[in-house]
Amino acid sequence: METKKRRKLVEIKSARKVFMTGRIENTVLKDVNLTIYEGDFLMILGKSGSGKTTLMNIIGFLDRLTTGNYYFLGEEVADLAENRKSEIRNLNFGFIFQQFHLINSLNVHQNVELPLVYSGKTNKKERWDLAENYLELVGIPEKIKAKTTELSGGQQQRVAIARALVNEPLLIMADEPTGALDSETGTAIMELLKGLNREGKTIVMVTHDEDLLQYATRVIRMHDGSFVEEGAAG
Ligand SMILES: Nc1ncnc2c1ncn2[C@@H]1O[C@H](COP(=O)(O)OP(=O)(O)OP(=O)(O)O)[C@@H](O)[C@H]1O
Repeated sequence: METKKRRKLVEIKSARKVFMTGRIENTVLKDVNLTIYEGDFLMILGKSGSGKTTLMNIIGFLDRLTTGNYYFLGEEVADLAENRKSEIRNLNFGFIFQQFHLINSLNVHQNVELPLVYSGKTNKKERWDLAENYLELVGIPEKIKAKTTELSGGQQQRVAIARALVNEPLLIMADEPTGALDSETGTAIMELLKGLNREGKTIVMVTHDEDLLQYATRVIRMHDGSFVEEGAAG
């Protein structure tokens, strides 16, 4: 009930996504309806090939629907020009991946400040201070000048989370963020994400791991292009 008062960030209605392989149609999303509210920690579960990444890509403006509607903050995404879409994506989405996707030729600070460079923040000192703040938030301020290759997997994921947060996006999109980590490090990363969610960050996460459901406030289980929502502990 409480969710009704919160801002609707994402509203997807009667969505279908069809991939064509030669002449063969593969309907990956079938009549999907989904609303994401500010403050949700939404977990999307499903077997390999069930369409989780496709749904994440659509939510994050990296792919488009075949039919149906996607409204972001009430605006129909299909009506937006490509440069406006890139702008909205850069400002409103922070992405976290299983393999971290850090740029190894840049040091930790340079990786974290990258979204600020893209969004045109020209003041170097401001970028440094913001990167420092977010590295502190994720627990590794002392690594600010380190090379990414000198870090453990957990530390690299913390850098990636700082990078995802630095622009203060409305949504954090996490695709199997603990998939490449041992279970203890994975738990630390989940606790970090849960803490961010408690402070109000909206998180959408894809996982195979049933044990992670405890961190979610909403759970969606995908099966054969459709999904069911079930209650969550979080
Ligand atoms: N660009 C594409 N072109 C054609 N088919 C695609 C494309 N992307 C995904 N698919 C197909 O869509 C289906 C769903 O893929 P998707 O990657 O969304 O699944 P998933 O649930 O994320 O799987 P995994 O857990 O293995 O990452 C698969 O059958 C896949 O082959």
